[in-house]
Amino acid sequence: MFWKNVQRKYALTDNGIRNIKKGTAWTVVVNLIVISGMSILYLLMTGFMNTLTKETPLPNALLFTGVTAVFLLISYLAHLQQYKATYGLVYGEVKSARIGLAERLRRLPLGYFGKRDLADLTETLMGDVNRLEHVWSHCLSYLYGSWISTTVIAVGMLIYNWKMALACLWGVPVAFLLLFGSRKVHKAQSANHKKAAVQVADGIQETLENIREIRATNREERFLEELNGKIDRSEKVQIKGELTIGIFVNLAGVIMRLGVATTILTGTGMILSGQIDFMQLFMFLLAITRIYAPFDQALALIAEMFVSQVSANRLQEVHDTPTAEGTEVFMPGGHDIEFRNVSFAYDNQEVLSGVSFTAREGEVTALVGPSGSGKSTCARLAARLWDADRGEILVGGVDIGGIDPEVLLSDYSMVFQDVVLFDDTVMENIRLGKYGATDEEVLAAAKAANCDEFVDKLPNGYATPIGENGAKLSGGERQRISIARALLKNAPIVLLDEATASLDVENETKVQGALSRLLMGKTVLVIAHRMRTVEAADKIVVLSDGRVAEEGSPAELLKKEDGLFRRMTRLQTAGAEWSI
Ligand SMILES: Nc1ncnc2c1ncn2[C@@H]1O[C@H](COP(=O)(O)OP(=O)(O)OP(=O)(O)O)[C@@H](O)[C@H]1O
Repeated sequence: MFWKNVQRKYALTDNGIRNIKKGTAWTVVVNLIVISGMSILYLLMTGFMNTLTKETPLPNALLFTGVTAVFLLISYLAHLQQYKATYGLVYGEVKSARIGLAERLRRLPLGYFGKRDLADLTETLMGDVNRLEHVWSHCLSYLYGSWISTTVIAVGMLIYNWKMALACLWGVPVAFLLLFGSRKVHKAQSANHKKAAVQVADGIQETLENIREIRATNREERFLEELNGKIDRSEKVQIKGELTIGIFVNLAGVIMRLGVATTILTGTGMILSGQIDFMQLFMFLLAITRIYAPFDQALALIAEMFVSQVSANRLQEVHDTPTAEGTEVFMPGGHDIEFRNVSFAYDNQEVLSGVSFTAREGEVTALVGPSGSGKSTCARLAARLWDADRGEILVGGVDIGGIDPEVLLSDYSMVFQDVVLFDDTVMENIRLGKYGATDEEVLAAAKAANCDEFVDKLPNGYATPIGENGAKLSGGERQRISIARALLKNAPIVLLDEATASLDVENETKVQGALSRLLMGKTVLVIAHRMRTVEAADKIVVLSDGRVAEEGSPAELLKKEDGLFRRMTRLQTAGAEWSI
């Protein structure tokens, strides 16, 4: 139960908590060995005292040297085991924590990422895990081990001489109580600091991402001022937090050390009243130096544990968020996509209400409607990137809400407006469409998507790296890579969100040719803003304010006198004439 709590509280893996237990056991062994070493010193001192006072022979030098050598060897071996069980194993734990987090993030529904921004998540993966690394390696085993060994030693001392034991040890619980009492202050300050640090990271990321817009609108100075303000605030909060911790840790250290004074006072009184002799006082003084040593360090560690609690909670929050689960068996009867009375809200704001329509296999179904009417949301729900709040979405008669997202997505090709590219070569970016595709397959898909035209001009052709998120490519070039990926994947369901919007007319015509080959016989859901794109669709679903307003073939909808589709087509045609 105790260890289960520790595991949860400090976001440890099963392996991690096993290592903490091992580290604790070795810390107990090390502390007991070190304190037993004091008895060698005590016996040596007693020998010398006897020589001085009772004229007995000097202690046997060879014997003491031998015993000391054996003690040092045992002590070295125990320290080595302790090191391995704490510092040595923690790197594996850090690796597992990061991989576990990344794996968890991969399986979380997209809605989660809308609530936590990228800088915040990066801080959890890097900063929070780093902070916990120190707690996992330096604090937990060390602290628990020291508590156990001190309890054992304290019991021995109490049995031996309870008055002297109390005089030695009273400071330890008082110092820890003081620190535990101040726990809330440290946690609150740590939470403030985390918030300020995330704001700084956010500010830097926003400035870098929007550098073009910032320059274009002459707002560089204002952005830098805001960023400086955030950095100053973060610094102030950090200094305040460290100062408070410093005050409490030092105060606790001073209280603990008052035990030396009370030991000397009580011991002197007891020597004078004949209850103990000088050597017994000497032994207690030796013992407290060894008892205080691990706790000196532990006081600083315990403060760090309180502060790290904020990081642990942030990690645990990611692990506690439910992932999009489902069965890995997906055997649909065809690939019709059917929306049945689907409703969906972002943060309690309903954007789809009772949407029902069917996109048939072998047909192109176009979703049209004013901006914000819910077209992209429908496409996301159709691929289970988000889960519907009410209603059902079926593919070939199977409710996709019960299918593992990864299995489901293997049946989808998607070309969205915001193309995601990786800092790799053109070749590898296209190969992402189909795991293990040969170079020939990749090149054929690239050619069909009209990539040759711009790739030929790159210094190393398809082997040219394209920079972070394809920074070295134009919007149209990025979109052609995305289309090539979809061609390569050749999945039975194709989702297109204005797939050719960034292409010029010449390229659009060429890519449309490739797209029509890709779309042949598939279930195609197209989101279109330009009516020209949907002229050739088999079916059009018109969305308005998150509801289906009209449905039918383009010809049918154009005939509707006061229909929304007819009005939108007219407006766009008029707009096109004006712009010419
Ligand atoms: N991640 C999100 N979080 C919160 N609200 C969102 C999110 N994405 C979209 N919305 C809101 O949901 C509504 C529907 O958005 P959606 O992108 O589906 O519309 P759309 O018809 O595709 O718009 P457009 O034609 O402008 O691309 C809009 O009001 C939008 O502001």
